[in-house]
Parts: sequence; structure tokens; C-alpha cells
Amino acid sequence: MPARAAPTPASGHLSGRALLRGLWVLTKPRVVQLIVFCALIGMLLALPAWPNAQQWARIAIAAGGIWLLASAAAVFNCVIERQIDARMQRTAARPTAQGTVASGLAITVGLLMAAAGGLLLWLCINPLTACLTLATLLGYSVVYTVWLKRATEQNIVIGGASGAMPPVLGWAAMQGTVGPEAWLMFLIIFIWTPPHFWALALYRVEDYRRAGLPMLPVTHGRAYTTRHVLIYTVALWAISLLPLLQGMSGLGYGLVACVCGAVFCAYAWRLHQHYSDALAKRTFRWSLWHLTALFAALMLDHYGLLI
Ligand code: HEM
Ligand SMILES: CC(C)=CCC/C(C)=C/CC/C(C)=C/COP(=O)(O)OP(=O)(O)O
Repeated sequence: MPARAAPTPASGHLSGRALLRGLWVLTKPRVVQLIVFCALIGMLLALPAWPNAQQWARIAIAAGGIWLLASAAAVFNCVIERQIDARMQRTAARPTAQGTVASGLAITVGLLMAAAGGLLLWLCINPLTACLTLATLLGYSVVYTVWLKRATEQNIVIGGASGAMPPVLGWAAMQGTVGPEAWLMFLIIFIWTPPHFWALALYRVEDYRRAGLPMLPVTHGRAYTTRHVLIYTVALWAISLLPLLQGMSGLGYGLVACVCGAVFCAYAWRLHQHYSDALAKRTFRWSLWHLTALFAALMLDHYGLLI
């Protein structure tokens, strides 16, 4: 979403509230909101029962630390990609692409957020969570943004590992180790990421072509991409049922995963058969509801609140 206030005439940079609003936009708040939500579910599932007051305090601090580091990662991504962003209609309004928030300031704010988040996790949670979250930040801001994104059409498949880490971080924050249940949640997000992103890339293909980025619809075309959206969506359907088979969740979760998986597959099948930009947009929107529903169901099931 663009920063709405006008630049000051003298510097071209924003001031006051508009500057804060611009910095907020750079943290990609809606994406980070879902990331923190998945981390929170990881924390709740790592505890056998409803958290007590002390555990709630720990959850709040861990969520705050993960939020700070994820937001910093997003700010670094916006600075590094400001020239690419300026060439794409979807991202051209970002304050870094417009030059209304100076890169130096954005980097400083990002570093401060990363330092605050890292310290919070290291001192108040545990070094494992701090190290894993910092590694996730580097994975997204450096490995994906600087290298993978421009290097291969598998960029978001490999880079998706960073985005899939939140439940692992949440689990580590509560347990001090990482259990198989956490890796199962990682796998769900990891397999969800390609259809989530490629649905968007299909209707934004001209943006990516203009920016010179090797996203799958640019390098391999629409039919190949929709086939891969379908393959990953079917794989996601199967993988999202693993918590049931592993004994981590019950029938309530299984039912939600079954129904949501069927809807996502139906979208992917229709997209493959009768492509339209409008359908690709709806598929992308559904991907967000799908992940939210899966993680909400994992949590409700954990407390026996689903059938
Ligand atoms: C490498 C991994 C990923 C890639 C390449 C990717 C890509 C994208 C892109 C390009 C958008 C922008 C859509 C727009 O501007 O309208 C987007 C939106 C979004 N993504 Fe992802 N994503 C990834 C992983 C994730 C993960 C792990 C989550 C959360 C767990 C997530 C949650 C969201 C949300 C909530 C939005 C909607 C933002 C809005 O409506 O403003 N994404 N994603
Ligand atoms: C520390 C921690 C938990 C970090 C999480 C890392 C993170 C923010 C992952 C989300 C992935 C994401 C926003 C991809 C957007 O792709 P893009 O950058 O290609 O999208 P764009 O074109 O909109 O910039």
C-alpha cells in the first residue's frame, strides 16, 4: 500500500507521521501478521495445555521478537529491491522505490529492529530461537532477495524455506528444541508457498518480465506454471493431512484440512483448465485463507475445540 502523504518539496523525503507511515509500509505488515500468527500457533502447540500467566508473558515476548526480526527482514528486502520495485506496478508506490524514504534511514531502522528483536529473543527466550530467527532473516533478506530471486525460477521454492520457519521458531521459543511436529508445520508452509506465489505471479507476469526477474510464468509460460500450481496444491492437500496421521491432531483438524485442500485443488484445476487473471487473483486470495484456516484448525484441535 502506498504512503499517502506528499513528499516535502525540499528533500523529496517524507517527514513526521508520513515518514512513520512510510516505514510501516516497508515492514510489509500484512505478510508479517500471518508470519507471526503461524509462529504463535507453533508456540501454543509446543505446550501441552492452555498457557499459564508466565507462559503468556513468554509467548508475548517471543512473538514481539519474531515480529521485530520479520519486519526488519521486510525492510531490508524493500531497500535492496528498490530499483526492481520501481519497475513493477504492484510495488512502484513503495517509499523506497519512490525515494521518499531514504535507504540509509530504512537500513538504520531495520538494523535497530533486528538488534532489538535479536536481543529480546537471546536474553528473554533462548539463544536457539534468537539464532534460528536471525538465520531466517538472513535467508530471506540475503539468500533469497540478493541471490536466488535473480538466479533461478526455483527462487521461491528454495527461498520458501525462510517463510516456512515461523512455527519452528515458535516451537523453539517454548521448548528450547525443535520437535517433529514443528517440522511438519514447516513442511505445510513450504509446500503452500509455490502455489501461493505462482498464483500471484501469473496475473503479475508483465511486472516480473519488465523487472527482468526469472519467475516461473516468465521463464516457462502459463501452462507450465498452472500445472505446477496444481501439482503443489495436490501435494499440499496430502501433506496437510500428515498431522492427523502422525497423531498430532484429531478428526476436527483433518476435516478442515480435507475441505480446504479440496477447495484449493478445485481452484488450481480450474486455473489449469480455463485460465483468467481474475481466477488467478481469487486463487491467490484463497491461498491466504487456506493457510490461516489450517493453522487456526491446528490450534483449535489442540485444545479439543473442534468436534
Ligand atoms: C518465498 C516465499 C513467499 C513469496 C515469494 C511470497 C510472495 C508474495 C507476494 C509477491 C505478495 C504480494 C501481493 C500483493 O502485493 O498484492 C504476497 C502477499 C502476501 N503473502 Fe506471501 N510470499 C511468500 C511467503 C509468504 C509467507 C510465508 C506468508 C505467511 C505465512 C505470506 C503471507 C502473505 C500475505 C498475508 C500476503 C497478503 C499481503 C496483503 O494483502 O497486503 N507469504 N506474498
Ligand atoms: C525473521 C523472519 C521470521 C523472517 C521472515 C521472512 C519473511 C518476511 C518471509 C516472507 C516472504 C515474503 C514476504 C516474500 C515476498 O516475496 P518478495 O520479497 O519477492 O515480494 P515483493 O515483490 O512484494 O517484494
